[in-house]
Amino acid sequence: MKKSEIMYGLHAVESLLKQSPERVLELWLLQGRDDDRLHKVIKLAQNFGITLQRASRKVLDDKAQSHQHQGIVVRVKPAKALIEKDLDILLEKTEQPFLLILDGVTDPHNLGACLRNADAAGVHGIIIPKDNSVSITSTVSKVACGAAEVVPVFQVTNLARTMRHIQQQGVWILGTAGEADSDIYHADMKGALAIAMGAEGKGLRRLTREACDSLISIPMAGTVSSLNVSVATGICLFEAVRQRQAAIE
Ligand SMILES: C[S@@+](CC[C@H](N)C(=O)[O-])C[C@H]1O[C@@H](n2cnc3c(N)ncnc32)[C@H](O)[C@@H]1O
Repeated sequence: MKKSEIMYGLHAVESLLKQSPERVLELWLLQGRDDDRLHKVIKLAQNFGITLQRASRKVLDDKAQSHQHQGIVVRVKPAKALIEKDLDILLEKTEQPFLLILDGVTDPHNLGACLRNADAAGVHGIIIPKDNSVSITSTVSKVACGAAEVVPVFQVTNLARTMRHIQQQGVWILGTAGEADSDIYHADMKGALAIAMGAEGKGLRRLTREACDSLISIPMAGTVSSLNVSVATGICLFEAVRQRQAAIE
């Protein structure tokens, strides 16, 4: 495990400072940048006694390995990785778990966008395979706009086995695939639920697909055969939110 990693971007750093300020080792701000959005973050950092260092754009670009840092870069202790036993704890304490399974998403922008959607939809946790998947990199955190610091991401060794395990705990798993006969508007998404999304190129792997209780599709009216995985995730999650809210009203 790395001793430290880099994160950047206003939302991501603000969320980090709110959730886990103890992880911050160093914080650099762009020389000359001084506005309200940055002030909020500066105040938070100062409240936790974090020393602020000013640096040139070139230094920040180099540290972030990106131009997308919005004038703020931090070096942090890596977050504790969440694994199968942490998922068990979540299931024990959550009455109607609402989970997202991402079967091997490899593009950090897609994972970041899925995290952002998951946070907005009130998902309790995301399950990803340890291998064949991008992990929470600085790009993922930046794109997730703060969601990577709040939505628990469980990295599991054997995804199909974990799916069977959560099914035994009463979680119904809906896999998503464009060719499924049933569509999201006719699926029951209330109760303990996990929605499984496939990877960018190949979709759900065979074993993941077989481990699902049922497969559902998003109806496609046009000529393209599939949606981007993060867009499809947002659509499925918010249909579930709609049904779950209707059930309690
Ligand atoms: C880019 S698609 C993968 C396309 C892949 N060629 C396939 O055949 O599944 C990535 C993921 O987004 C979701 N997705 C995209 N379009 C969908 C649709 N129309 N219905 C259901 N899920 C969809 C699925 O989870 C899919 O595995």
